[in-house]
Amino acid sequence: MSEAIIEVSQLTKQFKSKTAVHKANFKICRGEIFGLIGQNGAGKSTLLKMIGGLMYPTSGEIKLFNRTVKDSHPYFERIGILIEHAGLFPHYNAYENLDLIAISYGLTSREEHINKLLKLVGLDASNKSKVKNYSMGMKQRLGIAAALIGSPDVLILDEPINGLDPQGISEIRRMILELNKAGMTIIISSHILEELSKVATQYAILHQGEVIEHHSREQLLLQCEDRIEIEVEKASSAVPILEQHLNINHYKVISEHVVYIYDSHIENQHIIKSLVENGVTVHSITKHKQSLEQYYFLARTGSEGDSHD
Ligand SMILES: Nc1ncnc2c1ncn2[C@@H]1O[C@H](COP(=O)(O)OP(=O)(O)OP(=O)(O)O)[C@@H](O)[C@H]1O
Repeated sequence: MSEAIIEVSQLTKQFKSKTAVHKANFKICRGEIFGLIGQNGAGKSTLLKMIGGLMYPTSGEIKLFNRTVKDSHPYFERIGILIEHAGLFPHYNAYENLDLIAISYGLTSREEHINKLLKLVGLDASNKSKVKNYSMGMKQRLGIAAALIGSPDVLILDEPINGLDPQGISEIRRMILELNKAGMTIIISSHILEELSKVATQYAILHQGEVIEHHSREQLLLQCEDRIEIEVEKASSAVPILEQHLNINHYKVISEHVVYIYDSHIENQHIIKSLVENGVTVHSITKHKQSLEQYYFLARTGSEGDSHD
């Protein structure tokens, strides 16, 4: 298991009577792409700003690289952050924009570093057009290059695909995956779970300021995989019958009474017949098919929505 490099405990941000983030707890390990999913106003930006050192928490703790950090701690410098729209100078070109930021970082040999970053985000270093003429996607990519100027260990991207066209979205996605492959830990927020699922390896669902669920990619996809849910008198009696009589190996015992079966090609009637004939009382059997967005809706509302077959 890789090392946790960001740990937040009971992290809270209060704006007068509004609690934007309430007692958030989670860890982010080196090399992960951590997806923060939440609707508008859920508290994503506030949470990310606190992790990036741009906002003070009201209470709670942030540990970066195993050290508890306070305001203006040098560890915040190891985090590159792009919140909402990048603060770019519209009348300068891409190179000049990055050069200004590099100067503010006190970098001396800047040219090679800037050209490398421009290449990394797919912008042409020889393009002298002013940033005000850039497409939204190009501005966003330049914003990512700006966040990478200080060669951070962690990159925070707050809703980086907002307002982008499909091509812009796929370019950002490709870049995120490439950066991660090169070793960068990335935190990315979005209100579209489907989109995050194309890149993130870990997920936290933020709802009204609270982290209500936390999953690995495998756990999340498992939640949405087609399955048959059976409720029986005793799951431990049902399992040998599923395995030996029905040849079902892809299943999960959820509780004493509930088993999920992922070999969904098997007919419900066939499962019931086999269980009953072997003395297992079956209370219910249902087929489940759930998209990621349905799952996310369910997590937020706690209601079933229209997720059943
Ligand atoms: N500086 C502030 N002063 C007062 N309230 C704030 C401030 N910043 C954020 N809030 C409130 O805190 C809540 C969380 O806002 P935040 O911007 O973190 O949410 P978000 O999930 O990033 O949503 P969005 O995608 O719309 O930005 C919102 O209700 C917002 O109005």
